[in-house]
Amino acid sequence: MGKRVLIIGLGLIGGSLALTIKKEHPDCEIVGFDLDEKARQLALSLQVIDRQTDDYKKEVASAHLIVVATPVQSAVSILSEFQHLTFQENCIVTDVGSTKKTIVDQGRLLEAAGVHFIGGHPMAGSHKSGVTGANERLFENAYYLLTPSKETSASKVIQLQNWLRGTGAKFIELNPDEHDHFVGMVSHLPHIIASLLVHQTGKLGQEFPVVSQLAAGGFRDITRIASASPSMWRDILLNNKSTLLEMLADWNSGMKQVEEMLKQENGEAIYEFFHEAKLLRDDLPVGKKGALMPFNDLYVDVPDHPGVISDVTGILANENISITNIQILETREDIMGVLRLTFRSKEDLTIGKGVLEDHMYDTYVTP
Ligand SMILES: NC(=O)C1=CN([C@@H]2O[C@H](COP(=O)(O)OP(=O)(O)OC[C@H]3O[C@@H](n4cnc5c(N)ncnc54)[C@H](O)[C@@H]3O)[C@@H](O)[C@H]2O)C=CC1
Ligand SMILES: O=C(O)C(=O)Cc1ccc(O)cc1
Repeated sequence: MGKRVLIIGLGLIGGSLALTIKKEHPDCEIVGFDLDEKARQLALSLQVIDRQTDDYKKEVASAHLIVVATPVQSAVSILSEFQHLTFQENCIVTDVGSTKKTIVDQGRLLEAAGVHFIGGHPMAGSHKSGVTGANERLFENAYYLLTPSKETSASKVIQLQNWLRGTGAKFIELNPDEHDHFVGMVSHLPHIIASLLVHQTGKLGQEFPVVSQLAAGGFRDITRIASASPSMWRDILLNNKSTLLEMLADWNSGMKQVEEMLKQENGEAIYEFFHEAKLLRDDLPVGKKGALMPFNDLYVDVPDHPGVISDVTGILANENISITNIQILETREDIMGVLRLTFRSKEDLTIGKGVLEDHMYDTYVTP
């Protein structure tokens, strides 16, 4: 048996990392702990882990890599518990939390005990939670943010990247403040906005049920993230409080400006508002890896008849092109309109686009 990896928190991210680590390091033993016994049993029966434990403290001393993959607040508590435990000399501890400052502050306290703590955040995931959604390809093409401290040796960062190379992600180093600022902007603030939009629509929908039926297409697209785990997002907000308060103040003042333009029926200013946003949005690095568009997405217009999805996937399979995700975007609830296919690479996307067009499908890559 090779090295031992301990994963604490066997949900979507912990489970997916367990699978990617095992794929690249088949000789290692993956030991899993979760507060929820059912999650532990499920992870074992799905072969996401090799062995489960109901006491992670007993396992820490023999682990070469420890991944804390719980919601952020629990991660801070677990790292605080770690201060009282004994570790292997060269053990690397990392986490996957969506915020970094509070976790890294706690993690750094372990350095005195000789533990190498490197904060981590894979910038890919889903609104789904739990180990049943675990997928060894979840992180392919995504950014994986690492927040080593100045004292962390480069060799430890490389060792961690080596453990995680099966993710197929691109590693980027940031300091924890930068991390929380940037990710606050592209992920945390949008999450609040999406959820508030759902609330506001829900209120109207209670009075007029037809509103919920109308809320398809674009509305569903931009509010998908509001279906994510509430406890996970509660922790994220509480751990990025000051950044988000500043961003919310900016947001409120921006909304006030829009309100003023409208009150004054200032068509020119309203046009400029949308025009500038369009230019900025169109200029985003489409198709490149990023938080907003982390994948290589191709949109395919599909007619409403049975078997069309297997036709599309069959055409791609014949060319040996794998897709990492397929989603039906409903323009109307009862009519299938567009398929969003996510490819592993830009090259696969280009070939896939070509073969689908050869079969008379209309395809496009969004701006
Ligand atoms: N869901 C996503 O898309 C992404 C989530 N993250 C971060 O990854 C972390 C985990 O998120 P998910 O896997 O999505 O959540 P999840 O809800 O799928 O899994 C979390 C697991 O942690 C367990 N847990 C909670 N407290 C625990 C404790 N004290 N000790 C042991 N286990 C505990 C839960 O029982 C659950 O099984 C969070 O910190 C989140 O911010 C990062 C990137 C993407
Ligand atoms: O579902 C999505 O699009 C996400 O954006 C998932 C996600 C959630 C939290 C993160 O910290 C990173 C990624």
